[in-house]
Amino acid sequence: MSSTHLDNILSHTRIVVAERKQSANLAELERAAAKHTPRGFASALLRASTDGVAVIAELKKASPSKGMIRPDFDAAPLATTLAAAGAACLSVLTDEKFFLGSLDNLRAASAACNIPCLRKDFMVDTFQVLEARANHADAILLIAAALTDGELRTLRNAARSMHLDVLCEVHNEDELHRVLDLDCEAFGVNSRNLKTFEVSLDVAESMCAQLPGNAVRVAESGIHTPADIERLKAVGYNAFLVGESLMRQPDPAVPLRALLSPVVAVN
Ligand SMILES: O=P(O)(O)OC[C@@H](O)[C@@H](O)c1c[nH]c2ccccc12
Repeated sequence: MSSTHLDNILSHTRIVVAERKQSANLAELERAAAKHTPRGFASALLRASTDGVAVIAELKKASPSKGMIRPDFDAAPLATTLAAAGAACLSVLTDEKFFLGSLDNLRAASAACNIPCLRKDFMVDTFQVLEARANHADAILLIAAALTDGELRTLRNAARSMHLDVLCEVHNEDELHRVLDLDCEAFGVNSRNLKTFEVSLDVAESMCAQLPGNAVRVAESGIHTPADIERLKAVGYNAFLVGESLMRQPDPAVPLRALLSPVVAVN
């Protein structure tokens, strides 16, 4: 079998995480983690979705599928702007090689606003969960396609013991069945296939009804217009993860406000 984009990212991630873990000062990380009291990620999404649209605004400088997205990327002012424009939560890429993100960006974004922040990365080791909280994350992402059942459970439990919420991401029904009893605070359907990078909102649309009813349901990727949000809201999503369509604009508050305002019916 030829290796996919996801395989390449994961093999690189395993190497850099092992190196960081090797040279880390665990006591110092634990002290830093203890200083951050996690803000409820899932509860902020639910609150925002009851009287409006809950958007997780993503801070993403570049991606393997799109290349450079925002050359003049500065995490703290972006976080302030997006929170002020009405984002319910932020998602901050911390992968350095493929997304040009960093843990420094996460810390800066989290300090610059008071909405919950997701550490967006390829989590393969419980060490990264400690790192997440030490760098002021409130939630972590777990990608079903990247992890075995055992790894998913181990990382889920590590997040729980650190009081971080989990957004568990799936892309097809096989993955969904593997995570149904994982008891995560939020489940996301990624409309982008991480193996091929193809995007279709049909993926999120068709899978929502099968997500656990007691968790927050998040539609991820490929969301550009208020009509996209209407369509996904209509099938039952509570929240929407949006990156590129915000990051491409000089002032990302402008597209975010458009996504948050109700669609005006024309007929
Ligand atoms: O930029 P978009 O198409 O709005 O997508 C955002 C987000 O869903 C996407 O960045 C993403 C979803 N799952 C991921 C996993 C890893 C890295 C990135 C992602």
